[in-house]
Amino acid sequence: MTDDPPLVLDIDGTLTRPEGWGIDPRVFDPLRNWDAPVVIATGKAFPYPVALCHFVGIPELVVAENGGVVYTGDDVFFTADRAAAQAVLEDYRAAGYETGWGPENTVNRWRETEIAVNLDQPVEPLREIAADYGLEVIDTGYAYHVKDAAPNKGDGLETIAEHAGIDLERTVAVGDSINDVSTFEAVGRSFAVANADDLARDAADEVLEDVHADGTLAVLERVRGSVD
Ligand SMILES: O=C(O)COP(=O)(O)O
Ligand SMILES: [Mg+2]
Repeated sequence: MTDDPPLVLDIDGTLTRPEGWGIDPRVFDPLRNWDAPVVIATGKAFPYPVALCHFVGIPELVVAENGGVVYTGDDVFFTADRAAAQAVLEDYRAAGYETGWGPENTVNRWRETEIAVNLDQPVEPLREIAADYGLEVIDTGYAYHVKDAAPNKGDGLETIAEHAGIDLERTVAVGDSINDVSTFEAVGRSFAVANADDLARDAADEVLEDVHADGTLAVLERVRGSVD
């Protein structure tokens, strides 16, 4: 008798359509029917992965904001606060720059522990200002994130695993970028989609042939029912 392994999935670059944007609808049914916990671990703000779980129809097990916000289904943990990142943003604005999302943006509106900046904005001044505040800037391929170096998805996943009784050795992760490296290190089997950046590729046990959701769907096919 074999079971489905627990899953940890990134959103952008991993559940996205092959052209890179929007959730690929083909992932909905396999995730809904998955016979083990599915953790969504993302750099996006908290409401996004919660809504994704809600609409897919799976329990809400969520690492948001690159580990800054963790939801075990019972408790919410905040592992950083937004104050320093907000101060970086204010200095960045004072230097004549903007987040690049528009004035009433939904990208940062509910973000509680970090700030995201559009990739079309200048990153060097952002990095310099962030360094003055002891923060880092990571590039996920979808946004620059101004964040405390400490929180990461892997630690958030460990918190969820402890609360939900997930065996991380049996867990399979799929991701595409720098913010998935800590996830890959925390689980038994890790896969980088073909569009992944070099850091994710190097950290993964295997680099897939297919991009975005095509890669992830290939993993789901492969690992379904694969653990004793
Ligand atoms: O928020 C981002 O920049 C990327 O989000 P992801 O971690 O789901 O890929
Ligand atoms: Mg990603």
